[in-house]
Amino acid sequence: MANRSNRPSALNAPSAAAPSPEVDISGTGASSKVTARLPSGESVEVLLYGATVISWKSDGGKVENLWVSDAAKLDGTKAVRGGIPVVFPVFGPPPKDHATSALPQHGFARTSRWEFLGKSSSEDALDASSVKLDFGLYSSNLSDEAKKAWPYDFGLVYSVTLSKEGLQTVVNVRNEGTKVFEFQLLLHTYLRVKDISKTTVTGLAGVPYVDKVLDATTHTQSSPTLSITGEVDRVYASIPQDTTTVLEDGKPRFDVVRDNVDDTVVWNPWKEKAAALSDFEPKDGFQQLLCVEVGSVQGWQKLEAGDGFEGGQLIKSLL
Ligand SMILES: O=P(O)(O)OC[C@H]1O[C@H](O)[C@H](O)[C@@H](O)[C@@H]1O
Repeated sequence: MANRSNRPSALNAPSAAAPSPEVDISGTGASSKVTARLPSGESVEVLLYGATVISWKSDGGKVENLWVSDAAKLDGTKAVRGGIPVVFPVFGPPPKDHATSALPQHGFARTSRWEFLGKSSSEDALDASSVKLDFGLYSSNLSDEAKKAWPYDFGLVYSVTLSKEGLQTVVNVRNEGTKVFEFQLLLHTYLRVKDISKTTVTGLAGVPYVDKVLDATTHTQSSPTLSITGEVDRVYASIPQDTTTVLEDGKPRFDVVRDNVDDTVVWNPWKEKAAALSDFEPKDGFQQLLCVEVGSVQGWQKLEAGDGFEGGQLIKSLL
């Protein structure tokens, strides 16, 4: 006779479990990475070195949206050429006579090992469509060299949220010391495009920019559309509209939506610069990438002791 008491009652029976996002940690040392995958197939990979997003696949996992060089170092020996390196606390070569002046180009965040702080995703069926990964970098984790070059107590929490809608990457900066500090912040996103000659950018009309290729002075973009026909390295500042759109063949491909940061750099190294970068492969890879880098790089963000700042982006793949 069947023992009825061993049977799960209707009340305790597991309901058809909603599939939830999977999160794995793989690799060792500087090559450790965190991978998250939604039940619908979208995925993101984040290297702990630099908390660098090195892959973001949308559309059920079928479309890779980020460009990463075939020669990129993924072993912690050099900032990753591609993906989304985090630039902090200085953008570009540091100015002389500033607290960041002893730091390397783009600061130390992209070359430091971050901690994985964990994931949050609701087990709720309604929310199985997103997963948030948090990464931390604190002054106590820095190399002695970086600590000496920038002797402030800070905490960075970088949140990478993957959803069907897109990829959100937001940095929270806290001044955990007693001294005021100034910083710049930028998310150096290498977007993968099909063909740079058919790629255009909108959302920057009427915005002043520093043209680092031409003459390092300020110009204003008069045309509504920017076409990329050669090396481009422009720092657009104080952009009134939140969204910059990348189009392929005139059709929107990515929306890059700024969140509490006002500036955007548009960069493509083109043939000669790509040839000169040892970690840039294939050499004609510049035809498949466009960097659209949101941040706060015009002037400095100032943080009083105990204060915080948060800024970042949402990138939507529009295929
Ligand atoms: O070679 P990296 O240090 O990674 O910098 C790559 C590029 O970053 C930004 O886009 C700057 O505006 C460029 O001037 C610089 O060349």
